[in-house]
Amino acid sequence: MAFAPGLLAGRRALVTGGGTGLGRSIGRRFLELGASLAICGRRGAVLDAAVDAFRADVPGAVVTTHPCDIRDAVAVEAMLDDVWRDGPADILVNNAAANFLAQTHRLSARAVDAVLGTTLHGAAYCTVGCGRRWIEAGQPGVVLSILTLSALQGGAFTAPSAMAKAGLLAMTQSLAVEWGPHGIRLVAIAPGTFPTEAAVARLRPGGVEHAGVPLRRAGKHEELTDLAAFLVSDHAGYVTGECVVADGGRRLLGGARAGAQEMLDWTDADWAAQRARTPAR
Ligand SMILES: CCCCCCCCCCC/C=C/C(=O)SCCNC(=O)CCNC(=O)[C@H](O)C(C)(C)COP(=O)(O)OP(=O)(O)OC[C@H]1O[C@@H](n2cnc3c(N)ncnc32)[C@H](O)[C@@H]1OP(=O)(O)O
Ligand SMILES: NC(=O)C1=CN([C@@H]2O[C@H](COP(=O)(O)OP(=O)(O)OC[C@H]3O[C@@H](n4cnc5c(N)ncnc54)[C@H](OP(=O)(O)O)[C@@H]3O)[C@@H](O)[C@H]2O)C=CC1
Repeated sequence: MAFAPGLLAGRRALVTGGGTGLGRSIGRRFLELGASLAICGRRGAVLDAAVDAFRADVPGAVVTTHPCDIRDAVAVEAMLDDVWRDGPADILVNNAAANFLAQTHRLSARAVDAVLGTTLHGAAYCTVGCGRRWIEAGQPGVVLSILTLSALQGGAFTAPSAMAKAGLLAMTQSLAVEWGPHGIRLVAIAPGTFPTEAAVARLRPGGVEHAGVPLRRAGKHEELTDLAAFLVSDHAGYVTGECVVADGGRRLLGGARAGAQEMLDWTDADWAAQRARTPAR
């Protein structure tokens, strides 16, 4: 059944990493459903291009852009002040993340920090900053964090990402309790395979296969964005502290990192080739 067109009318959402991939799809869906939008990411030009596309797809779309590296706590506070200048956001989507395939014992400290700093610390800064503003203003809010299956069952060769996403799950469960009396909900989605440029290049160098997916296909972006819209909407008003898995049944069939088995046998040359394939930002 289609959502009512005004499902999110009067709501304002901040989507981190909203200029590309799933964040961009979530932002577009929220706009279609009547929300206004703020998007952040490190690259201003990418955010601007997303806004042009949003306005072409959704006439009258109200979108603001906020270039920001969420690894920097001071920059996040400045970004949130900037967002709030146009009126408070009442939905935060923790979508921005960093990830790449690598043998964990070879990671440098900076490599570990690059992933944890974005995926865990950055999302924590955004969540605490929004929560503080909501509590001080006595207004409700919703935080939706985009996790991965590896938050639930580990992720070989993407260990820092799995650690960070597991931390976000703990944040979701902890703050659902702590902030519940303030009318603030925290929810999460653990997506399986939803093709995006970044995910394919970084995590599925051999191409996307669906042998490990009972539904035998990748997820469609609209299947994720509709779930996101439902979870942040008032229809899910009694749901908090929960993580919904959207993976075509993959988690129940095998490990969180289908493909890891093959990587156990990769040579140093295979790993060097994978490193070279990872696109620079
Ligand atoms: C349909 C297909 C897909 C299915 C997927 C299946 C599901 C699997 C689970 C999915 C879970 C999560 C998915 C995602 O998160 S996808 C989103 C990925 N998007 C991004 O990662 C975008 C942001 N990433 C980046 O900006 C960069 O990759 C980076 C994280 C590295 C940060 O860039 P920055 O410019 O800040 O950092 P540097 O380039 O200076 O690097 C910092 C240190 O990290 C080391 N490094 C970088 N790349 C690698 C690598 N590939 N392997 C090992 N080490 C790496 C780099 O050398 C620096 O360390 P040193 O200074 O010590 O050298
Ligand atoms: N696609 C998939 O199959 C799956 C995706 N996911 C999750 O979905 C989310 C989106 O992934 P996807 O769309 O595939 O990947 P993308 O790489 O397209 O999205 C990541 C976004 O985060 C932004 N970002 C990265 N680092 C920072 C930073 N330090 N500060 C601010 N913004 C940053 C990037 O913009 P910029 O580089 O300009 O900063 C980019 O827009 C992630 O949380 C990912 O873990 C989970 C499971 C599967």
